[in-house]
Amino acid sequence: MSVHGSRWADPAPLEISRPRLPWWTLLPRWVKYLIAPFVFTWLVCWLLLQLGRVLWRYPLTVTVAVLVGWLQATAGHWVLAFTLLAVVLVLALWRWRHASSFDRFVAPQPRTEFRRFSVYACQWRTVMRLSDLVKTSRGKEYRPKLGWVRSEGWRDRVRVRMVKGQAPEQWELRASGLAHAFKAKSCRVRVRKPGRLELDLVHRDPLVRPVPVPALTDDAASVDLKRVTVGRTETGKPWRVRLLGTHLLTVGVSGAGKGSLLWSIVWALAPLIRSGRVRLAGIDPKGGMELGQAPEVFSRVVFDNGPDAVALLEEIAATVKERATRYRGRLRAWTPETGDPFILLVVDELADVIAYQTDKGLRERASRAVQTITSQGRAPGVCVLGLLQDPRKEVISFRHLFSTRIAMRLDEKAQVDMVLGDGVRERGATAHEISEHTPGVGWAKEEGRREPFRARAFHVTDTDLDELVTYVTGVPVHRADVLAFPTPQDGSQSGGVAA
Ligand SMILES: Nc1ncnc2c1ncn2[C@@H]1O[C@H](COP(=O)(O)OP(=O)(O)OP(=O)(O)O)[C@@H](O)[C@H]1O
Repeated sequence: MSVHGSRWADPAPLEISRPRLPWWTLLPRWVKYLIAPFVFTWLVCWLLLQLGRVLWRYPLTVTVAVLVGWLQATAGHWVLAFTLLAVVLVLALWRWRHASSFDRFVAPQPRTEFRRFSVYACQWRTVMRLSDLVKTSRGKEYRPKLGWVRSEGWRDRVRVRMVKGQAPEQWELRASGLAHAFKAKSCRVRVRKPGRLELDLVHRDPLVRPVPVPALTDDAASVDLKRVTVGRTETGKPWRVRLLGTHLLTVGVSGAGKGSLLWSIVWALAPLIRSGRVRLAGIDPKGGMELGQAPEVFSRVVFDNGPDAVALLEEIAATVKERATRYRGRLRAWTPETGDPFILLVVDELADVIAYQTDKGLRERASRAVQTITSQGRAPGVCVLGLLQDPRKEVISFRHLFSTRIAMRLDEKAQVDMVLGDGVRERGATAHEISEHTPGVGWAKEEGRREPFRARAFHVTDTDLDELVTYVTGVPVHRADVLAFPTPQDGSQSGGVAA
């Protein structure tokens, strides 16, 4: 268009976008009337579902809120105040008089509901976005769903439904960030079923206190070689290891508490050792520093890594072969009914026998014998318990022959993978982070079980070992008393004279 011959230009073009109305407002009125009942029903169902979800997730909060409202409405605020005071007093008394049952029956539910709301529900969206665990497609955000939560005091178990297309490994990579975001010490990722995970957000270590050994039992029938109790897991359950049909490798730095696992096993087997149904053989290249504490419970024990140790290994390897020949066609595996004792071979500092031995001939013979026993000994009733400090391949190339592996405190991350297998550290088995103040704590990985677990072996003291020897041999043990160094009578500072 032109005004007085010139072209007209709009001085201020409208730059706002047209308001977008929801599509249903454009429907004809009669269609709206037609679909209104369906929309209303859907809305009611949705509201009921939301209400159900709140009830399901916060049953205690909802119940208390309803009761408080009802009391207030029917009996007035004085009755309400007195009732609340009475409930608080009863609970406080319960907590004071019987903390363990209070912690078991009362505390978990309110704690769970409080933490679910204040820690997880409130921050879930933000944490998921900042941790890169949401996905966006065609402008729509797909977020992992927060499911069931259970707060157990020392850890929170949080179930998660992953976004489609996500893998547990993505969560494992972000575990440390999630732990920090939710103010936990560590976060472990477990796969529950396809698409579903469970996060363990750990706040404190339930294994800080040593676990005392249980009383020795006279009932040999109660000892099951498939479930020998050697300590407690972090969930408070007994730590049971399988000896029949498996071999155990325990790796840890010096002072990690490997000895406590060894003695916990011997302690649990004591009734069978006494009755002769289990026979212990031991090799301790440290000159008896470990097995020399109770040599009486072993039927054969060698305190070096020389020819005697190799001869013992070869003898047991020959027994394995002989039993296998004898059982062939008759039995698939050892049972007590065979009349043969179950043999537990304990090798402390396994590396000294199969790797650090300077005599090449002895080293190779020892290594061959141990490999024979570990590869063929399961069925004929022979189990090897190997204790080791260095898990490198150059030291032990046949780690895979030990189907139960326990990583106690280790120096390096890489060693965790060497002991427990690839990927187990990412699932939370951080053996390199075990505190030096908790000897006896370790991560165990059993064959056929995807998830590792953390546990602490019993603390077997010198007095317990004396009791063990007395129990097995029937002869009371008297350790030499350690006398205090005599103090000078005249109060002089000069050194004493050796007696
Ligand atoms: N389960 C346990 N609970 C409490 N204390 C423990 C436990 N196990 C071991 N300890 C303590 O830790 C210290 C080291 O334990 P231990 O000698 O068994 O370690 P280790 O791994 O066998 O070391 P090394 O390889 O040098 O023999 C000991 O003083 C012991 O009393």
